[in-house]
Amino acid sequence: MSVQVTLDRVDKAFTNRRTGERQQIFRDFSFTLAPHELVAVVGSSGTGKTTLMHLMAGLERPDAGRVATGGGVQPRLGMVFQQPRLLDWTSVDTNVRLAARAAGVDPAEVPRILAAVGLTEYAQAYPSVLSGGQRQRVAVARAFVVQPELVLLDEPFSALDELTARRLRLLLQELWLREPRTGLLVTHNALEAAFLADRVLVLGGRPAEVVREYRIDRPRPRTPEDPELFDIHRQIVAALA
Ligand SMILES: Nc1ncnc2c1ncn2[C@@H]1O[C@H](COP(=O)(O)OP(=O)(O)OP(=O)(O)O)[C@@H](O)[C@H]1O
Repeated sequence: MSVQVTLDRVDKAFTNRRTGERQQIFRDFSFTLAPHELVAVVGSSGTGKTTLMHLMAGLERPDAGRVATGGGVQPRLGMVFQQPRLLDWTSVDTNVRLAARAAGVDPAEVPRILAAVGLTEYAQAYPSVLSGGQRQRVAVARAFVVQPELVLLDEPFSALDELTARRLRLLLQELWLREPRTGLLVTHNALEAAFLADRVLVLGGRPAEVVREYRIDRPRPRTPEDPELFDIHRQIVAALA
């Protein structure tokens, strides 16, 4: 249950709302996300990382070229954003249950995923009583309960303190080890990229191109203290500079 996503010679431009100028974000851009591969995309602000994610999700259409998913049908998506975007008027359980229902997933999956993210005892709690890290765990549960074929993570831990972010990275690794999926992670954190991904792309320039690419062959489970990962992270930071 995983999918391949290919961007084939994609062009994408936006009109700058303030200046009216046309900004060519991608020109003739090709990239393949292989089944079960987790690719992290880093790069300076405004390069086009989120646009790349939106193209993959089908939320933006290319001006030219093609975005193809294996099988030709829209894959089942799980998305996690910087902010958890929960429904504050209802419980953790219902937040996750509604996502499951919308995707036609058996509600019996809900307790299972809440256990996997460590929130069983908070199932009946409302988001307002949860910590930032717990709220983001709900967001992760909501994304994974649908059994996503494609997981899109847009700076998922960047609003959290470092210790909480670290715990959530370990949780994400656990979920991936249980069931590897195809995923794209947009992040500004080079160590997070090296720790979680199979491949890290450094995106730069306008139109954007892949200025460096790192294949991360470290076996899983990984630890953030792994000196080799730290070394790769330093190389990524240098490529970003
Ligand atoms: N819907 C849109 N309409 C107009 N311009 C847009 C739109 N979406 C993105 N842009 C512009 O395209 C460029 C790339 O945006 P994008 O959000 O993909 O960059 P990013 O690399 O994710 O940046 P950041 O790291 O700051 O989130 C930016 O200049 C942005 O203002």
